[in-house]
Amino acid sequence: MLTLSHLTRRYGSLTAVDDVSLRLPAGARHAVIGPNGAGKTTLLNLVAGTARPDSGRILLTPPGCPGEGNPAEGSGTAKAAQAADITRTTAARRSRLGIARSYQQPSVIAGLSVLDNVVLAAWRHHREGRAAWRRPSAGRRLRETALAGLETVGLAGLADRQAGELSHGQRRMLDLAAALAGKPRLLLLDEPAAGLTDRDIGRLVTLLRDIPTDVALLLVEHHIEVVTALADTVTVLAAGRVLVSGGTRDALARPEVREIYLDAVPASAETPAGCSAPPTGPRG
Ligand SMILES: Nc1ncnc2c1ncn2[C@@H]1O[C@H](COP(=O)(O)OP(=O)(O)OP(=O)(O)O)[C@@H](O)[C@H]1O
Repeated sequence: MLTLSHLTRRYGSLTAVDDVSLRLPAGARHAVIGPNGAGKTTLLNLVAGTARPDSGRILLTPPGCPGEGNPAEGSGTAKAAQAADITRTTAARRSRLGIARSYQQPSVIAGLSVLDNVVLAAWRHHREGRAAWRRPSAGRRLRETALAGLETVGLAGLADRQAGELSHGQRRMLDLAAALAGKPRLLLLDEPAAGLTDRDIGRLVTLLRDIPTDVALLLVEHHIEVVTALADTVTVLAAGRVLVSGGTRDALARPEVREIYLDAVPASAETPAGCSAPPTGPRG
């Protein structure tokens, strides 16, 4: 569904993302990992449209297009021919095309209720949402959908509280509910486990595992146990370049990945058995 082709982004003399290519099939569970400053967030920004590449292209296949699906099902050329070039498309338009994101710091509107945060997110994304200002029935449906989203993330009981009163972990869940309210096809997650307790990380992993496979996940994460629990495939970035890309277990076992990134991670943290192991930070 998403093809990144030779993306490069420079900040002055620094090349933050350097000739990165990547293909995500619909429903992908893909993680981007790497040391601090490797270019992971910049790559997410390029996909979300909040940063523009200096060179390279971003292609998004429309939903239901025959080219969308497992790369094994068709040739890359056929897929690319059906895809829209969104390289210069604004972030707002990309969001309407189904690309949603969560940030390192959960972005909630502190002065609104928990429910209204999700209603607002849904309203921004959907035609029915915009009509809800005029049609009370549409507004009711929007609130019901938002409440269902809060139930999914375990916040329904706090729907009427001000978002500013929530803990960091609860804000993270609210941020996710808001991102999912737009019914995205691709969810970009920037360090969703950052700052969470072990218990909250376990909840987060359960929640993300339950996201339907018609939503692709592109995850940046430092907690390797979260990566192994969620991602089938992984790209390891180092100094903006792709060091390794492939199946998660194989990629994490590669000596060059261990050398630059994983030496500090105990073997127990790399098993995909959920999140019982303590959060583990790699070498930064
Ligand atoms: N807006 C910017 N202006 C200048 N330099 C930037 C900007 N954004 C990122 N950089 C630089 O680009 C490089 C990559 O940054 P980026 O945040 O993408 O790395 P990262 O892998 O996400 O790091 P971390 O794991 O610490 O979040 C870093 O050297 C960073 O300082």
